[in-house]
Amino acid sequence: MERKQEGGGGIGITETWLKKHTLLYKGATRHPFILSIRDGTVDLSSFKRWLGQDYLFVRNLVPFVADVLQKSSKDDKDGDMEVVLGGITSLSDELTWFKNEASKWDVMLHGIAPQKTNQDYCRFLESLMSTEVDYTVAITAFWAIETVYQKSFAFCLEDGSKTPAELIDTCQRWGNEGFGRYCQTLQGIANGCLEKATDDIRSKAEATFIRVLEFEIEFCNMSQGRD
Ligand SMILES: Cc1ncc(CN)c(N)n1
Repeated sequence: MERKQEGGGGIGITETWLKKHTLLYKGATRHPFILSIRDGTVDLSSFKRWLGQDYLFVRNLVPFVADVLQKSSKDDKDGDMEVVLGGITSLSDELTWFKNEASKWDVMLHGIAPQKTNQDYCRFLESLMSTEVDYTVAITAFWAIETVYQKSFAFCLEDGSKTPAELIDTCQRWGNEGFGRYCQTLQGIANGCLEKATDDIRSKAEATFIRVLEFEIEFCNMSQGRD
């Protein structure tokens, strides 16, 4: 899934947003739920709640990414479509992983009801599937969604982390280098689109980026039973 970094090689718009909204970004990628995995104090009932709810979330993420794919096919310049298609394959693997992991942890995936935060996040994804929503906004959201997980779980694998052995596989799922490169590719695509976008689309994309960060924080709160 290698692809050239877009945006002229300088600092892209998404990088400026990551700085501008650093508190929110840290709130999502250094959430107490993630920190508890990293320091080995994670409450297993929180982890199991997260596992079941995230499985449901990813099932809803697939149609959203299929819509991003559809949008990219109308606006394809540099092979974005192949990258997004690879993203759908990665989500398919993610769903298989959730099923295996759930049986390992005795979590019954059938019959789990989505909690309110999860429902709200999925409704937000649905709203981004409208034909009114520009490809630039949708691909920015997709980049942000994947990147929060990549940065969060990579942090749990860094030197000095005390992530329990039985959670290493979970962290590697999103924290591995290949997934990191894939997120950078998405970021390059988002930057390229944002550079060419009108001010109106750019500010809609920024608002969407902020909303994704807020939802990711709320999702972790929910996993800890704090919703
Ligand atoms: C809530 C959430 N955000 C992102 C991802 C990574 N696909 C996920 N599985 N769940």
